[in-house]
Amino acid sequence: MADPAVLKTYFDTVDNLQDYYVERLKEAVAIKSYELADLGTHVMDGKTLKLPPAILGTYGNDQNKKTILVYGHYDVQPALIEDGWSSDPFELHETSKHQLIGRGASDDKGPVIGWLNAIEAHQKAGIEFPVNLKFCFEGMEECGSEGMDELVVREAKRYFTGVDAVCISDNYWLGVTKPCLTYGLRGISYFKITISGPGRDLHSGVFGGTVHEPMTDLFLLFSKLVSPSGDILIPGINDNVEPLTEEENKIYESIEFSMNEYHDAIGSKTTIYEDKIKTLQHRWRFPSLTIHGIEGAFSAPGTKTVLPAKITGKFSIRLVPNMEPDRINALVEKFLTEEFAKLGSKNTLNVGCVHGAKAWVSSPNHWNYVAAAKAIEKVFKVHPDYTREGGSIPITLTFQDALNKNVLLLPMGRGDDGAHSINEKLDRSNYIEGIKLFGAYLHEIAAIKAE
Ligand SMILES: NCC(=O)N[C@@H](Cc1c[nH]cn1)C(=O)O
Ligand SMILES: [Zn+2]
Ligand SMILES: [Zn+2]
Repeated sequence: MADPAVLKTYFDTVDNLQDYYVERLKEAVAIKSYELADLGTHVMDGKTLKLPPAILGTYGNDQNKKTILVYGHYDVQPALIEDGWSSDPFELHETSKHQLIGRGASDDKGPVIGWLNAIEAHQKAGIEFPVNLKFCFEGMEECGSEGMDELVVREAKRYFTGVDAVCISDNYWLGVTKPCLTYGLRGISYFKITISGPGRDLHSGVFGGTVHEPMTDLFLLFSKLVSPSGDILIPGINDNVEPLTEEENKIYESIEFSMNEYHDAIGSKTTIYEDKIKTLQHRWRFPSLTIHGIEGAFSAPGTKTVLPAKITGKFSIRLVPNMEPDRINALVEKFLTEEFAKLGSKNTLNVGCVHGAKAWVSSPNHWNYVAAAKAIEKVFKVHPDYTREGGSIPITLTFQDALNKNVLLLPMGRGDDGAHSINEKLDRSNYIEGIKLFGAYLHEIAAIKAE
């Protein structure tokens, strides 16, 4: 067990520094990190773009201590005030309810800065740091971690040598009150469908009714992908999904999860399922298909009577264990090609997967999880729930496989933080208690080693 007196000194120091830490997060949020570009290149939409750098760092090199690799990402989802934000998304501000609102506050700048704050609090408190840390902070996570697999595989026996376990803080509590440890993620296959016809955008009054319209074709294809109740309609997609067992069903019963809180996080009661078990299962262990948007379509206010000439529809499928991205991609491309042929349109279809990642499931009995559970008990005075996550962090499985080490997901934010949405927030208490949690987790790891 970690020394309670050391933890108390650390916790008190974090409490004393909390306003300073909020200011630091403010500086991080102000960086529009979907615009950063630096090392390496990748090809997107036929253009060669520079990749932002991954930041690798080391803190401590004591052979008698365990080495923990901490991963996070400094890139964020795009955000514009016109999307409906109540204030500038890149100016962190605190509400009267002590919510820190700003793009990336929860996903993932709060946790990334949180690790750095945990180190600094040790320095300021004069406490010996309990482990060696290695950092890996990337800037492409929100675009499928382009370039990262190669980096991790290449550095597995170089920079990452000596790593004993991995910790990622890039997800959320299941609800709004209880911390959790997360041992599974869904994977993702992200697709673009481009349909082109006329050589330029046209006047719909002059040309409408006389040309095959790309938008009409796209909507017909979109309508074939998924039913309103979430069933994926592409043949073969569900073939490899593991059937539910009685035993597995029981796991979900004990998990603390409120449909009311879930409705609050969604902002409506429009859930497909009424009960928690089905909702959790469809979030964690069944695939889902989401249509994200259309590039090239008219979307501004007003009544422009344009006939768009070329449009790109975007959708993704969240994958579960046993679903191989290559097989899924082949099924999707075949299905869409056949369905498009049935339309009898003279337009041109181009369909492809832009990035993919497999699902990940870990072993929550490992000492990495045991240490984190003890730390949660110290900071929050509760035993955590063990959860899976519906989102994807593509690099997780790569760390597990390339380093052959256990990976833990240790979330800082709450289930209603609104990641990827407008008014993303991180509660001040989650930020500050999260910094305590990170430090306590590292102390519990050191204590397990000494036991
Ligand atoms: N916090 C994790 C997260 O938001 N991950 C993204 C990853 C992704 C993959 N392709 C595009 N983004 C997610 O949407 O799950
Ligand atoms: Zn993230
Ligand atoms: Zn994200």
